[in-house]
Amino acid sequence: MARTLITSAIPYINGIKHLGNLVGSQLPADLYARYCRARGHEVMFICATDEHGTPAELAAAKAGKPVADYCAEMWQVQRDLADGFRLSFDHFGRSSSPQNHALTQHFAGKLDAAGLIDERTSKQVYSNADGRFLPDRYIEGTCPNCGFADARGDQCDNCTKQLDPTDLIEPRSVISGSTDLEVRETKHLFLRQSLLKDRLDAWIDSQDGWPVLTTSIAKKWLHDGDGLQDRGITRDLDWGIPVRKGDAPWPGMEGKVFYVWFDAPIEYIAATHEWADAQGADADWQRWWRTDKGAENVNYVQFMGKDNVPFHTLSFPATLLGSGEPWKTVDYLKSLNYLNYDGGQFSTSRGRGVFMDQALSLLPADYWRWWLLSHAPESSDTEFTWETFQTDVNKDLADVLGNFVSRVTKFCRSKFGEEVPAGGTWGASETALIETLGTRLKAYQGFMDGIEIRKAAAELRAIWVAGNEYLQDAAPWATFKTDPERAAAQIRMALNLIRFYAVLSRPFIPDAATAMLDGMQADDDAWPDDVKTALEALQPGHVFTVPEVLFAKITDEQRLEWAERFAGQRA
Ligand SMILES: Nc1ncnc2c1ncn2[C@@H]1O[C@H](COP(=O)(O)OP(=O)(O)OP(=O)(O)O)[C@@H](O)[C@H]1O
Ligand SMILES: [Zn+2]
Repeated sequence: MARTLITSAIPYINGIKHLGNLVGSQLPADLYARYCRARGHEVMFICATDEHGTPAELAAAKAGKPVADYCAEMWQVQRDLADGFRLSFDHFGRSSSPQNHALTQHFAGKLDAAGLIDERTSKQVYSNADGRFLPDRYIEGTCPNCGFADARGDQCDNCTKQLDPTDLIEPRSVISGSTDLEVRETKHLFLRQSLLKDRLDAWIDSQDGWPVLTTSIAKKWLHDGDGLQDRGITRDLDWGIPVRKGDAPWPGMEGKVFYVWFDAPIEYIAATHEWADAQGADADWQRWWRTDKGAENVNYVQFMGKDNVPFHTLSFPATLLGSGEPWKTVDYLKSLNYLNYDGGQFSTSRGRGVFMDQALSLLPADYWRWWLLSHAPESSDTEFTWETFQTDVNKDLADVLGNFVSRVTKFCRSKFGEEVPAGGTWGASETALIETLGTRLKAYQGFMDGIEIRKAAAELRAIWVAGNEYLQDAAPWATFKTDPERAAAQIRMALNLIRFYAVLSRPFIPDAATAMLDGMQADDDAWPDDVKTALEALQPGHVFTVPEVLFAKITDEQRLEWAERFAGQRA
């Protein structure tokens, strides 16, 4: 059996994610996971929250909560929203888990033993009042460039100039407001990525058919300017994974934690470990991750937005390869461009766009899933507008798919009752339909196998349309008047198409697919090998019920109201 490991970029903990985040990582990963399961693969689908670092500390402080409590609460919020969108993770972990602590410390120890870690001294701002070093974002002051009073230590939000904390006029601590700051020396660990440059370059060259977006970003970081740079992997923070060498202390690094970028991707592995621990004794996480323990035949696919590509093509592989241990590395890295919102960017910090909780309060998950996936920003950035959302959802889901299901089941109920009618035989038009669907099914599978999401959605839509056209030509409501047997054969085909559509559409619109299968009372939801056989699954006499309306149309009033409501910032 094929074994597929799928990871989605792990969402940062400091707030509810927007539709851009969703379509940039978790949603396409879920589509692929559902498809692979439907094709009979053994799947491990992993996601988690990314919990460490300064922004989490700041968000917790703003919420007036201890950071550990804040993260636990936000994990639950994100978990519930993931359920709401039907994201079918096998495990949704937390980067703050004990498993990730242990693994991150383990990797640091191995990298150190391999000579890939350097200790370097640098200067950083220390706050006497707070008794701690302050990361750049914890320092504010007046911008030397434009005079803006609340410029941050890393950048002025007013004139966008990149700054160093020492550039600020009258710098103060964000925590206490204290101006009693001084520059002190501090020691940090660096991962010597530059030593791994050629190995990483060769590793990337050995990959087959990766998206151009993925390889071009990786190559740029490898070769532009002075080439791949070493990277700091530790911070002077309280919240994070304490710096240790495996399970031994790291002399001189007391009180420091690993930098969030270092421990976040390791959480993919740790989350699988969390999964195994939650399953009980028989579950084995190593057969997914260690090529000496069963992972050599695993196909590992990652999903992420473009800004995460450098970490996943360079830094995380540097950790895995540099450890000298046989860890599984990614086989296919699916990167996505950005989804923009109505003429600008989605932004968590500015509350711009539609967020996951808000979306679900407007419409069920399938509407969003279909629109987002069928417009996935694959070859370029794309834009969400309420007009296209309304038009496409109404056309594809309500007019084509929903209408088909409703017409066929209601017509059958009124003329033949709620069972698949007997009588009549299929003729030339059915043969032609089966042939068309056979060709389209192959294309659909090809695009899904290749994770070409928009093309797969277009093919699925074409499969729905083919059924509609068949029904339109067959016109059983007219045939019935002169040749009821022929109409019975046509309706038998159409009812079987509903089951067939449900199976094929499930990765995109799982709730509607379940409603269709339930309506058809179909036990057989196996992926079709052969179209003709699949369209004979529901035999004469098989009982069904007419499903509720699958998709209501979005009205102009709704569209206008929503566009207006989401025009500003989130309160
Ligand atoms: N507008 C967008 N369109 C598509 N993907 C996005 C977009 N913004 C972020 N992503 C992706 O979403 C995933 C989760 O991102 P994360 O939680 O780290 O938020 P982020 O990148 O800080 O986004 P933001 O700055 O909007 O909060 C990442 O893979 C990231 O690349
Ligand atoms: Zn400025």
